[in-house]
Amino acid sequence: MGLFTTLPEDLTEVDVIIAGGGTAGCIVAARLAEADPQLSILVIEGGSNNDAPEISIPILLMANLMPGSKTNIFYQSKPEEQLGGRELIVPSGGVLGGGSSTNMMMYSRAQKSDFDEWDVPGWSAEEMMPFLKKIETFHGPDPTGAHGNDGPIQVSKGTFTSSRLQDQFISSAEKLGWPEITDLQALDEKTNGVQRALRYISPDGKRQDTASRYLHPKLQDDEHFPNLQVLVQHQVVKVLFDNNKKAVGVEFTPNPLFQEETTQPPSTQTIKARTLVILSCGAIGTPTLLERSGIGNSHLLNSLNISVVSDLPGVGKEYEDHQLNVYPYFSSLDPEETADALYSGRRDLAALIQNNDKILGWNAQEVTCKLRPSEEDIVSLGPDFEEIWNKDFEPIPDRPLGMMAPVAAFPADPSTVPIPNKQYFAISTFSVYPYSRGHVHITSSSPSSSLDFQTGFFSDTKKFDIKTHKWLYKTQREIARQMSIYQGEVPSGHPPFSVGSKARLGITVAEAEKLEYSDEDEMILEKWLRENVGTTWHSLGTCKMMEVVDEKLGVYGVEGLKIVDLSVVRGNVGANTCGTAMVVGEKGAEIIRGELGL
Ligand SMILES: Cc1cc2nc3c(=O)[nH]c(=O)nc-3n(C[C@H](O)[C@H](O)[C@H](O)COP(=O)(O)OP(=O)(O)OC[C@H]3O[C@@H](n4cnc5c(N)ncnc54)[C@H](O)[C@@H]3O)c2cc1C
Repeated sequence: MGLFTTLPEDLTEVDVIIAGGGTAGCIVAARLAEADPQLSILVIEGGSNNDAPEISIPILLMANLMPGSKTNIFYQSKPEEQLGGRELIVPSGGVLGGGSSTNMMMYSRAQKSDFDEWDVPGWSAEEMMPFLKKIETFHGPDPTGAHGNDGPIQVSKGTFTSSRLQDQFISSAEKLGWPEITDLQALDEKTNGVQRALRYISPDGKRQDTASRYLHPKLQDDEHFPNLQVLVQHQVVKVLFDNNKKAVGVEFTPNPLFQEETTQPPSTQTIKARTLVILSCGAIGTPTLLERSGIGNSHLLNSLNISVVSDLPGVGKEYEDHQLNVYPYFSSLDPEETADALYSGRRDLAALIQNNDKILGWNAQEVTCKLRPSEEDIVSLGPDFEEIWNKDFEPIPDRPLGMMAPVAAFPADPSTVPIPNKQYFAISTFSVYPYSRGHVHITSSSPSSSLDFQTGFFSDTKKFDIKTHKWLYKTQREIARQMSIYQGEVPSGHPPFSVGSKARLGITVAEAEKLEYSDEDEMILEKWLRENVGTTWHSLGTCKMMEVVDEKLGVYGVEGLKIVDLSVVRGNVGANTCGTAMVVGEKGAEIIRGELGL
């Protein structure tokens, strides 16, 4: 198998180098190898192979986020004043398969209007649909024929459902005005409802990451794909150019995370690319690699003594992420209906594995929601909100304001549960078209230097994002209160409303049909949101099409350099983002295949 932790000495030149073997990178590598098995391809991935149990066994997903995990990269922001001075940690896939190997496996697709609004030739929803289908073998309900039947990624319910949580959330949402929709992912303009969760999990319970599903089958087939090779545990430092600004190779170095501690400076190596260098390091890894290579804002590069190859001020400029808050509740669910017993050690993992227990093929998230507010709610959010809503949302009926998912577990470190031996549920909420922007830039030419990174969460001047989250908080709480498994809010995960408040914690529906929030409650809620908002791990848009790359994903101002990952998308998507990263991979591979005449 062509997977190495040290580059073979005789490998000094290949046709195509792919920097970053993440979600999109693995797809590009596999599709190009398929198009021409003679093409020599080297993927250089900063992380390890994706062979850890916390990757293949879906229910172990939280292990990838635990301190000390080596399967994610934990990018750290600078202190953010608007978030109470916090430095946010933004985990991002750091292993072969990238985010698809470490994520929560929630399946959702971008909305039709998302692709159309990008307004990039070749990337409309109609043109992207064949690629969306090509990704998947779909085991869910498909009333409109919008899904694929023979793609590498199996999409299914997995092997377990917490049915009471799912059913109660759905009927509660329905009572409040959001109906169950069979398929919210059909790009047929349906939105404003809830859908039983589908997952990037096969019917027999295996995570469907792009390394396992696209790349490994070819890597293991030396006979047919002898020229596809992967170097893991090495970071690409920079792209190398010739005098004509053509990308001709890369410089790379062992990832210190996987090296014995040493006082020696890390060694660097180079490898040449005859035809093309493709960057696929994700929305934080790619712009920073470009800047180290001399592509970015010339003022920044000059200040860091990096020779400018192409002056592109858009690099790293418009960082975007969905903004997340997760709210925990006490529940009357049984130990078999949540992941709490497993996470707290009350259920024996080894025994579950030995018995191939159905809980293993589950991600503990039960419903996908794409929600819009009612007319009354829009007015209640104030004139600034209403103005933006009327301009950017009202004319686009398939554009949700936020997404939600009920989670069958306490959503934090299990050692911090308020009552041991209890079962919890939580509702995760995130905004999908935020107006806040951050940035990500390098502070030196070394890949190990800290980044100048700001998420920018809740920094938009009209406070649209914080108002969206206020609405999400109130909405999810009303949904939770209507569920008969609800036994009150877990105080540590909710704003500290005062005991005399009409919005205080623990008020049942029998006591108040709808909660009322005073001005003081609104202030407490806003402060709490700023102090608690975090990443949804959906970074994107830092090397946008038509600003940094053209519609064929070629970097402006140089030759032989493409970007294929979520950094290229022009606007946000009403979805969890893995499906969009995959479709960028499929589309990018097709563009490159065409250009190379394969
Ligand atoms: C914890 C988590 C939970 C998520 N949950 C969901 C979910 O439930 N559903 C969903 O749809 N989406 C989810 N997402 C989002 C989704 O997985 C990502 O948006 C998507 O994987 C991004 O794909 P990408 O190809 O742009 O980048 P990535 O998949 O991040 O790939 C980038 C790759 O480049 C490598 N790399 C970085 N720098 C270098 C370098 N200098 N040299 C070499 N290699 C480098 C990284 O190790 C990584 O493998 C989640 C993400 C995370 C992290």
